[in-house]
Amino acid sequence: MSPRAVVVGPPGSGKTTIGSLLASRYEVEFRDTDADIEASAGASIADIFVTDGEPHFRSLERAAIAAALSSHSGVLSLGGGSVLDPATRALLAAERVVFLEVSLTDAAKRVGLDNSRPLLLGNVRGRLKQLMDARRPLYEEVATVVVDTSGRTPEDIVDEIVKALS
Ligand SMILES: Nc1ncnc2c1ncn2[C@@H]1O[C@H](COP(=O)(O)OP(=O)(O)O)[C@@H](O)[C@H]1O
Ligand SMILES: O=C(O)C1=C[C@@H](OP(=O)(O)O)[C@@H](O)[C@H](O)C1
Ligand SMILES: [Mg+2]
Repeated sequence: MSPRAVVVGPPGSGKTTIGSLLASRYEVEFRDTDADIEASAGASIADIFVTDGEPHFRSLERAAIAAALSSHSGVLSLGGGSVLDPATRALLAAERVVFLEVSLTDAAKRVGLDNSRPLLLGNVRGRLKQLMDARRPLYEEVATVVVDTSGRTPEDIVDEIVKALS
């Protein structure tokens, strides 16, 4: 079993929001691996980072993605750092992957003062730029379609994804 679509991109690109709307449009179930990780760990992502550190989070993330790819047939949104793992990128090579692009300005506005993303704490714009620059080639490597979300409404973005995947 494979998801109908897998959504990747940097924090603030709208993976969780757009993935959920896309699932409603297709009338399929939505899953987000960050929510899966929080449910099975019984702790928030922020707490997992503080208590166990990023390497532990990444290993939970790798396992959550592998499990979801083999069991979920709806739309699946991943966390922004999921593409850092080579084994995950290898699994994604067989999937329909939507890369949501976003400008630094829009991403920074969208994540705002939300402190649930531990990697962005302290200097949101600077950390986002660093992550986006380093990960861009990895998102591009796994993408089947690339959709720019900057300055666009979620509905408009979902329309483009549906067209691109049809
Ligand atoms: N196209 C968009 N335009 C404006 N705001 C958006 C858009 N997509 C998402 N958002 C908002 O940006 C914030 C982050 O979105 P989210 O879906 O959590 O991103 P991600 O999962 O990629 O980090 C949320 O508050 C969401 O409502
Ligand atoms: O970019 C990252 O490394 C992360 C992004 C987050 O997900 P979103 O991209 O949905 O915010 C979450 O998985 C965790 O805080 C780490
Ligand atoms: Mg998300």
